[in-house]
Amino acid sequence: MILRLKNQTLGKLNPTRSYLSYLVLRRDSHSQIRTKPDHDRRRREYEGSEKSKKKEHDGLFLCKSKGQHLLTNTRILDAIVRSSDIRPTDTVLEIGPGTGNLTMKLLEASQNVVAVELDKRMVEILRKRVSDNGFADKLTIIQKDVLKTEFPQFDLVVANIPYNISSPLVAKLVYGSNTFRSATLLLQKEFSRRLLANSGDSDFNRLAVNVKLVADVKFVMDVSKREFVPPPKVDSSVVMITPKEVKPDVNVQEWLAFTRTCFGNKNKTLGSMFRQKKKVMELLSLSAGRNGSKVGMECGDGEFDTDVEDEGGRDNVLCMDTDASMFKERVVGLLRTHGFEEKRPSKLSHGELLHLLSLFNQAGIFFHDITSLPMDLHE
Ligand SMILES: C[S@@+](CC[C@H](N)C(=O)[O-])C[C@H]1O[C@@H](n2cnc3c(N)ncnc32)[C@H](O)[C@@H]1O
Repeated sequence: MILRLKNQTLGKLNPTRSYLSYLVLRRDSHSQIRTKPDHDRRRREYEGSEKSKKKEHDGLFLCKSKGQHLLTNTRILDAIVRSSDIRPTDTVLEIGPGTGNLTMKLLEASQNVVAVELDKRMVEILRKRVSDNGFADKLTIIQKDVLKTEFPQFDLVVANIPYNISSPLVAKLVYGSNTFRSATLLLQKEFSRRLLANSGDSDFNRLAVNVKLVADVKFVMDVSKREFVPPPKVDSSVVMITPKEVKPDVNVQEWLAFTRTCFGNKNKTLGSMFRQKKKVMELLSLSAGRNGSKVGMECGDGEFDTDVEDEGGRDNVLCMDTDASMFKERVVGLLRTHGFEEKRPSKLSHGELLHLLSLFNQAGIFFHDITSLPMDLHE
């Protein structure tokens, strides 16, 4: 039975792809994949065989570095689609469709699906599967790295994404230029817990503060690692991210750099964080660059030693020391005057953080290095 179906589905594809196609076909038959003894035994036998090793070596096997863990439980796939609130008129963006287990369900529920997939082998399998099921007209496949893809217009995102790109991908969605209703994403459980943390919680963190500035995040369900083939090392969760209708008027790069500074050690008070010599020197140089001049004022004795070596020798070192010392007093003075010195970043609301950033900027103190571009949310 399986062999016959394999031949039907694979067509001209290399027969050494049999294990992958087995996974595809099991989904098409709408039976729930068995991860229990029978299936596990087949997989172990297959993976242990010379053929499998060769395939893995040739890059034809499911590839962990690309996060190729296929979700195989039909009940869970259905639950994801139900929770994602798809309307029949929607264009759904799917990131990493793989062999199409989720794609088939999305095609049934929506008007169109745009799927972005990096792996050419997956694209071939997906294209054939979708066309065999009469959905070819509804699917657009973009074979590309999603992080380098300019998205066409879409209404919703629904995806089981590769976990190694979770942070830049969520950043691209919530801070990108596309307008969409929501993104229902299957993520590593630990990542989703960090995303769900709220201001005031001890685990409130930079990822959550950045995403929640512009979106709401709702827990949908946990998914065990046993539901994937091959099983990843970690469990997963589904969350729904809904962009806020009204977003704060703030320079995004400045905000991200500010939260990187504040949440560098979220358990320290802001006062002790902004007294650190390294931090002061960093801010001094960024702010001086942005203001087009030095931020400090006069030379004199200072409390910092610096490693700066230039033609001016010791006099310049002293100058830098003094600049830094005066600059530190300005920063800490601002925190003190506005009641932030003894506060911890994880206990501050978005309103308070935005207020603090605007106080800094008004005082000519800036956080963003205009020479660096990458948008990262939590590193
Ligand atoms: C976790 S699998 C999900 C497969 C399928 N959606 C499922 O649920 O069974 C992730 C998929 O994303 C693809 N992928 C990995 N990195 C990618 C990238 N940077 N851009 C687009 N697709 C990527 C992988 O090839 C793989 O097919």
